[in-house]
Amino acid sequence: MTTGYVYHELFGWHDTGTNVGLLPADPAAGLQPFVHFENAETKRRMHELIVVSGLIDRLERIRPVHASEEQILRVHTEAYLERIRSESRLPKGGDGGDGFTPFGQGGYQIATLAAGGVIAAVDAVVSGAVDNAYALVRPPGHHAVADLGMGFCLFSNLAIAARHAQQALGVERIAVVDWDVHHGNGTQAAFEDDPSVLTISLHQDNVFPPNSGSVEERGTGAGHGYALNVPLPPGTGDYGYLYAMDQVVVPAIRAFQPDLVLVASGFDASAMDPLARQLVTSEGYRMLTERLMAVAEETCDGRIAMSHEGGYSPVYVPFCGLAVMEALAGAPAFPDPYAPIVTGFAGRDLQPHQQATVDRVSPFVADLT
Ligand SMILES: O=C(CCC1CCCC1)NO
Ligand SMILES: [Zn+2]
Repeated sequence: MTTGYVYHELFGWHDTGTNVGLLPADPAAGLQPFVHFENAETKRRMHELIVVSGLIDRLERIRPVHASEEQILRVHTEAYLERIRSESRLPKGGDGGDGFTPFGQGGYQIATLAAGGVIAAVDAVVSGAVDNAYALVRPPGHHAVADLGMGFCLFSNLAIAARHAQQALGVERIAVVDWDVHHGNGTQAAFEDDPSVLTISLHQDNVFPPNSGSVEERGTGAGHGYALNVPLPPGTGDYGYLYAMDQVVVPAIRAFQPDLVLVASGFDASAMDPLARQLVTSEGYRMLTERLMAVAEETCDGRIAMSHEGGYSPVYVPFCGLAVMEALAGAPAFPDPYAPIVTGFAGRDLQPHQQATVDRVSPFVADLT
């Protein structure tokens, strides 16, 4: 198995400041300055574990290039692109627009490199240079919509790469799986009315964005039925996610018969994440990846490209990310030293209320053609 890998040191220079990701420092309110939740550490530590574990020697390194304006404008508006580019020229940078998504001077260039990194991964997979690929990019993208950056996301990296695959590479049908713990609203919106792209989001129910990602959100117009949402209850662990994968994701991909599978790969559903309350372990992420690889092999010669999204535990994201990369590369598992801790959290098994949520969505698979 040949696995492509995108990472660039510049992703670590995306400056999200010290407003703790959500709340600016405010002594009167008792708010102390601290590093933003979406900071370089988790991604840099994941990269370093990939190197130190030796997995790097089994990967094909792919160089990211900056996404062009034309590529970005397939998803975003001209006005939005121009605003980000102009704020990026300011000494203190700017914000995607929701006040939670700061960037420093030069942030536009880093964000175009992130989108370009996912494009490079897709190019390598579609050309057959590699069987599958992982783009460890920053800033993330799955919340960004056409004219607004939000939820730490500036450009919709994966959606931009999907449109590139269709319009530049001739790929027709694309299945997107989003296992970041937050709803992939931006990716869903980009393809809302388009039946050529199936979007499937597994997320913790209503954690972010607010009132987003309900079971009833299924796409609009010609795209109705081509968006699936599984809003899992808090406390869902490995086998709840696996049940969603087996009952919804795999059957939907099998019915949709894509030419390419893309994954919005966040690790904030992990048992040690500060921004959500799920219980997925590194072993859970490995199993999810293996299931996806099997149905991708069955439908589109195993073509999978993954785009890094959220994940905020500096100690556990590295081991979750390594497990996914090992599965993609068919490499042996590097032991997860946190396994005794996280499996001790209980809640790993499928629970009836989690099963009930998934069972509300699985009938929608029959509507896919
Ligand atoms: O990881 C993320 C960012 C979520 C935060 C954005 C503001 C509050 C929660 N999205 O996938
Ligand atoms: Zn997230």
